[in-house]
Amino acid sequence: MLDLTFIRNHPDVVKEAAHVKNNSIDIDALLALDQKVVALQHEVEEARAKQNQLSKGIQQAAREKNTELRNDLIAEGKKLAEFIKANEPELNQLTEERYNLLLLVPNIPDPSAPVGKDESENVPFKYWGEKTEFGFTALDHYDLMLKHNLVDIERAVKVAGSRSYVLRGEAARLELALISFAMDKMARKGFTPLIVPSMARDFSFIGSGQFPKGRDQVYEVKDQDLFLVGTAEVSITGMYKDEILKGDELPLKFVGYSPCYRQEAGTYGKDTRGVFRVHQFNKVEQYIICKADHEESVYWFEQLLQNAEELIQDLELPYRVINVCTGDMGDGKVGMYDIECWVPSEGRYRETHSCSYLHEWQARRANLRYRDENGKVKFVHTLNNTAIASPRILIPLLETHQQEDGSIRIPEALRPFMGGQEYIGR
Ligand SMILES: Nc1ncnc2c1ncn2[C@@H]1O[C@H](COS(=O)(=O)NC(=O)[C@@H](N)CO)[C@@H](O)[C@H]1O
Repeated sequence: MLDLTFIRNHPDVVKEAAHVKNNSIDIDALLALDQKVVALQHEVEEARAKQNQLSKGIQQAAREKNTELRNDLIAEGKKLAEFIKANEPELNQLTEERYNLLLLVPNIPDPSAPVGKDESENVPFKYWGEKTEFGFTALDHYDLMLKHNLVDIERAVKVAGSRSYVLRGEAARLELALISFAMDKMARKGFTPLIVPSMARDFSFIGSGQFPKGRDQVYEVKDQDLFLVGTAEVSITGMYKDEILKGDELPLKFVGYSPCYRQEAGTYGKDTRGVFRVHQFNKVEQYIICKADHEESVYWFEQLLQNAEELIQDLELPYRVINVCTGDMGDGKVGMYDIECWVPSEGRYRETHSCSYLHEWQARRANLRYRDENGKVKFVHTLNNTAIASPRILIPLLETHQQEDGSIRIPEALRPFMGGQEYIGR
């Protein structure tokens, strides 16, 4: 959410942001509604102020035994009370309407973000590692998993329906190893490990920006104010709601693990082979809460990216980093980098990480604040990036490290988390 004063003073900037983000919000309609709210609020507050003066006048008239004046003042007070009673419901309703429109206003993208309409206009700007060339016929991730009995999709579909899977044997151990490997590395970088709820109340989803627009992607717990999170980002965003952090406590650096649940609405028929796009997966999430300073946010934006790059380099996976364009980054982002790992069987890079900075857009929605060095209470800035998301990362991992004999080499960095095992299938 943006500051209403900013929208009032810079409507064209906000309209341009909405335009480049394919966001159809009508800023003129929002501002017209805002004017109605402000005017009505003023009238109701004026009436209230007059009521206070009147009650003093009534007491004064009573003390002076001036019955006529007292009765006139009481009559006037009654008229004011009727005015307030008649207008307060409308004021509340218009205020609610304005709030719901404010939730749809996008953040202002940084000038460094490419302007584009969709992912085809994202800009790759960094490549690492040689695209894997095999001197033999290589298998794709699903055939490799079947070969080594690492997955059971049929029985998972029996249990949970489409886009579900059972990880078996070393794949199950690999996923846990990847989670520990990521948590361990991030903890050593001073990020506080968290294992957070993967069910959260709706204010966390409003705070992160998942609601109202992305509600169709979220599973709901029947008859309770509880929803399954699609990322630990949602749970962490809600943790500090309504608190006022001390400036010297910032930045808060978290590495949060949670199961993630996504309806994947609208992706019917996309990525249906194997485990690329599933309804439930596990993710280790980097999350930063920092002071409201653009340079500070940009610093952490680069740091979160670098952390993820280090993890992928440790896994010895070729990848590229793309600067996500305005039309693909979504409402809340100021800037967004995706990391895409090379998938040999597809002969292309596929997204495995997504890194964003949002200034105070989430903080305003979730009411996350801090007291700065001058004692001024401000909204914080928030950022997030994937550390590891599995089983998707298993796809480049298994494919890239497959050997001619069909076995799969486990990267050095993972072996300590796999009991020292060096290969799968040897
Ligand atoms: N349906 C899915 N199935 C498997 N993996 C997924 C799915 N959706 C997302 N992921 C993984 O989770 C990563 C982060 O998801 S994201 O929506 O892009 N971004 C976030 O959730 C942010 N909180 C940063 O992690 C993706 O890059 C991908 O690796």
